[in-house]
Amino acid sequence: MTDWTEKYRPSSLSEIRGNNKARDQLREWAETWDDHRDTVIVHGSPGVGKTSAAHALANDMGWPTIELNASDTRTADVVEKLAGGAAKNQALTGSADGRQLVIMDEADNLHGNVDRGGSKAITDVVKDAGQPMVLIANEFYDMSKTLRNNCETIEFRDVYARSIVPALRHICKEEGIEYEKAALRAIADKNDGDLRSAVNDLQAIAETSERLTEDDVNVTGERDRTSGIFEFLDAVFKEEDPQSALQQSYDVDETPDDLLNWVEDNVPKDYEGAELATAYDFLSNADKWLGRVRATQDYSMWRYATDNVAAGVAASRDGEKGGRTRYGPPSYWRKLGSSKANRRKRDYVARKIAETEGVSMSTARREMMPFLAAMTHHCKNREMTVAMTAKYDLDAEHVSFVTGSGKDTNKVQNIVEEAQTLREKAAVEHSGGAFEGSFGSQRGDDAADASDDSDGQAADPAVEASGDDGDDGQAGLTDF
Ligand SMILES: Nc1ncnc2c1ncn2[C@@H]1O[C@H](COP(=O)(O)OP(=O)(O)OP(=O)(O)O)[C@@H](O)[C@H]1O
Repeated sequence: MTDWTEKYRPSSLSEIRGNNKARDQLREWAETWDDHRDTVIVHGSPGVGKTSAAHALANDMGWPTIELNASDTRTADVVEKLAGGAAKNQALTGSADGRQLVIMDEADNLHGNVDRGGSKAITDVVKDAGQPMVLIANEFYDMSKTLRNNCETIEFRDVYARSIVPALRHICKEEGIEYEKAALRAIADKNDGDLRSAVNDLQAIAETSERLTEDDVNVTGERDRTSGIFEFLDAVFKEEDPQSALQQSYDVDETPDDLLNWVEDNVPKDYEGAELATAYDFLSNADKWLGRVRATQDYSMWRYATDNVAAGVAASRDGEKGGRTRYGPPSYWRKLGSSKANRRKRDYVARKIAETEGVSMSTARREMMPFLAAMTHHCKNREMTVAMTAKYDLDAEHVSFVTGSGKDTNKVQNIVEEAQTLREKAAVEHSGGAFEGSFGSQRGDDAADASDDSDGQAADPAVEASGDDGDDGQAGLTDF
């Protein structure tokens, strides 16, 4: 089935929703490129249309595009050849003005080693570009300062719900789907600025329902459960005095531990400097109270934790706060991305997945890794963990990173060894050929069903091999 985010990807800048200012800046940048020859950094949260805008722009300008995805090797040579001085007189572009648009995604993810000189090359190239180049990034400040200073910068902001609704309405019309207005509004609200995930939600719900109703939207419990939390965060960080913030905490259906995590993860988005330090003092107090509750099982002390989290953090606020902040759930995974070393590990795993699955690194990171982390948490599902390790050829350090287990534990070492054996076995059964990384099902008897999967993978010998042998109870690798 077609992915609606692809089917309805804007083909012209005029179809980009929200972000009018950014859109106009981008057009202006392109139209005047010959005069300034600047590279542009387009940055913003996931799913707000950065990549689509770059392609739509190229389309409007009649420029062919060259994409340098993170899963490609962005070596110095490649970058220089495509966008550097040497590309200046390239007559092969096929466009009327000899231009081609070089689009590099994950530009906040250029690591010296991995991109083999790519980072420095890009910085050199932007100073003397031969072709227009768009660098796409989620985290602007993860990019080197030199690079930032040498580029034009355009920020894509989160797409407001009021711009998401018409986009959803358009898709419903094209797909002949009936809907309640409130349903579209609910999808837009739930997705908090991310148009891509709103479209994904719409498609998922439309698959199960003839006519979209608000109730259909609200059946997905997980996000609803947290719906009150966003208002609570606004109340604490921006709107209410300590007493009212505390009052509002009683309406949120979260344990004090979870409340603490939400506040802890999101407070730096609104607070800074001394107020942030004070807020963290309160959070640290709250944590102590929660520790006491755990030790004594005396839940009457929960309220002291909540006092600190809600009233304390609200009291730390210094000055007026406004605007719209994109709060996110505190996740185990998010924490793993919190330090540089962890980000390196996260990106290493994302790259392995991207290479194996043929998806972009950002898809691997955002849409696959959280699930892998959840499924293999603490290696509890051993088979799954072995399968993942083998499939993406991970070493102990990265297995322990994904699963949140200690890396020197025997468990992780054994898993890595077992995965290695599976890889070797698959390579042999694959007539000594390269290990493809595409595996059969661990469903035992159901394994034969793999040949029915109409995803083009069925004919893979590795699938058949693992489905057929069923020898020693050792499951075939799992294709997830
Ligand atoms: N502003 C927008 N206007 C129209 N469609 C959009 C917009 N933002 C997102 N979409 C939809 O979401 C899909 C994904 O958008 P896109 O890949 O451009 O986002 P992105 O900002 O580049 O995200 P990422 O940083 O994750 O790559 C598009 O194919 C389109 O269907």
